Amino acid sequence: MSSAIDKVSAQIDANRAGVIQRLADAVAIPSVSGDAAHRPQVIQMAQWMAKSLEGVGCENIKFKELGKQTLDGQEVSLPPVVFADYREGKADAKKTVLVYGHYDVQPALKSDGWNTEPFKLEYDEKTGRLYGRGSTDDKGPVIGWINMLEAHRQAGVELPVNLKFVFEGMEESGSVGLDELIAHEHAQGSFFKGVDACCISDNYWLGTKKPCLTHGLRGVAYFKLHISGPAADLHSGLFGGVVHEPMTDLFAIMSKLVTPQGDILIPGIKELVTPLTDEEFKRYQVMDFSVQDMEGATGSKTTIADDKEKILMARMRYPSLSLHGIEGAFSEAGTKTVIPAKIVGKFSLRLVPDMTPAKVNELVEAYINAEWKKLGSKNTLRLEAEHGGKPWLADPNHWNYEAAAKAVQKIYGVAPDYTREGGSIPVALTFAETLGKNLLLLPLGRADDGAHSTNEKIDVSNYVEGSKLLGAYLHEIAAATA
Ligand SMILES: C[C@H](N)C(=O)N[C@@H](Cc1c[nH]cn1)C(=O)O
Ligand SMILES: [Zn+2]
Ligand SMILES: [Zn+2]
Repeated sequence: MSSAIDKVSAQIDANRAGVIQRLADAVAIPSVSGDAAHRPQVIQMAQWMAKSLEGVGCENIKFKELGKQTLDGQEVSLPPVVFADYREGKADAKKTVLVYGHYDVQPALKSDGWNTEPFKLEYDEKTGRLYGRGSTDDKGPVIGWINMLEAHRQAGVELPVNLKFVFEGMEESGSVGLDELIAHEHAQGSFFKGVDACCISDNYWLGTKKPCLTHGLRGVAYFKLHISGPAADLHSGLFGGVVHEPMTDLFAIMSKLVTPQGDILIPGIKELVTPLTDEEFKRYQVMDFSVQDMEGATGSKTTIADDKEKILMARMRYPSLSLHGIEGAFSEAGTKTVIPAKIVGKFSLRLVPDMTPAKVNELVEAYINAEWKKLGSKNTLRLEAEHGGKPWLADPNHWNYEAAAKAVQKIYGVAPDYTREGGSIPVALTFAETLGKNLLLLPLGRADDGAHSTNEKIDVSNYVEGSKLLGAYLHEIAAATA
């Protein structure tokens, strides 16, 4: 006799074309939270989410409004956080799992180097891959929950736990207003009441073959460095060598932040990092991972370190500093001889225990001010600390992780790796601390999915098996805690 999860899995297989179409419909909405011009589409995506959740039997669906923000010099509405409940049968006797995900995406233009239109899901039959912005981060995994609920209903299988969904539309842009909303709802004691554990599917396997459970995330501190001088852009023939140039100043400062070997040059940062123990080092040694996996994920042979443990630690347990871009710089084809009058350099640090954005902001500001003085420039500098989030680390010795490990074994036939993610989901810590419940990251996508990059994809197998995995996880929770 087939088990409940076998029936649900068979139903997901039968729905294959439909679940791919559902992802295509979502990818077609360019819900780019970082661009004011796309804000109506982010809000459209919230409506799409609400309708989809309603269609699979969710109740109590609410748009939690967060007010307004100023973006690109315009006042725009923040996209709502979508709350929903799923309960059936003897709900009061069941465990309740809080599920978080995000329906916004990173920007994407075909001209960035995409092979296909980023907001049109393209299925490559030869490779079994689905290309499109948000396919893996985070529309695919978010829709995995919906696919799983749909299949339960169609297969006539009762969901053995209650679910509480929280889907936001600002994760890629600092989760503005979300922490306050969670604190407020928690204090009111209504929506989060009865939550037993939390789960987020918004990160990636370590490689391309083996699923993992993730119990840590790096935090983030994002900065914008504004440098301005001349009243307007200048002709370099007439004014080159005559004025202090903002771009030259910016390069001088940005080049003092990090070395090409990845060493952060800001004094005091390294001292904040929790020391490595032998026990922790052994965990990196046993992880199923190779230098070639990282080369596959980056599509290059450019790793700084040449051994597995150093690469894993660089990703999981040490901070990093990345330079992201320069706004206002001449970047088109051609040879324009301009001196830009004002420019904005963008960089961020990934934070690890025991770093906090507040402490990092202090160190970055002191260092940049000191370096600026050394330049002797007459231009004006302003450092803006943008969004930040603390790192998070959980105890994987908990029934939440045990259930997920059993589900991985059931769907994939292997025991998962236990990883820490290099990326950031600041709200993970907020949920864990505010609700005081165990939180699990259960990724669906692979290391080479190209999240945030050009040609972002999710493999159909990860998307379909992942939808099954989310269902199996919930059944294992019910079995383990019955
Ligand atoms: C891991 C998650 N899918 C993700 O991509 N998080 C983002 C969060 C962020 C921070 N600044 C802008 N977005 C990330 O780690 O970059
Ligand atoms: Zn992302
Ligand atoms: Zn994400």
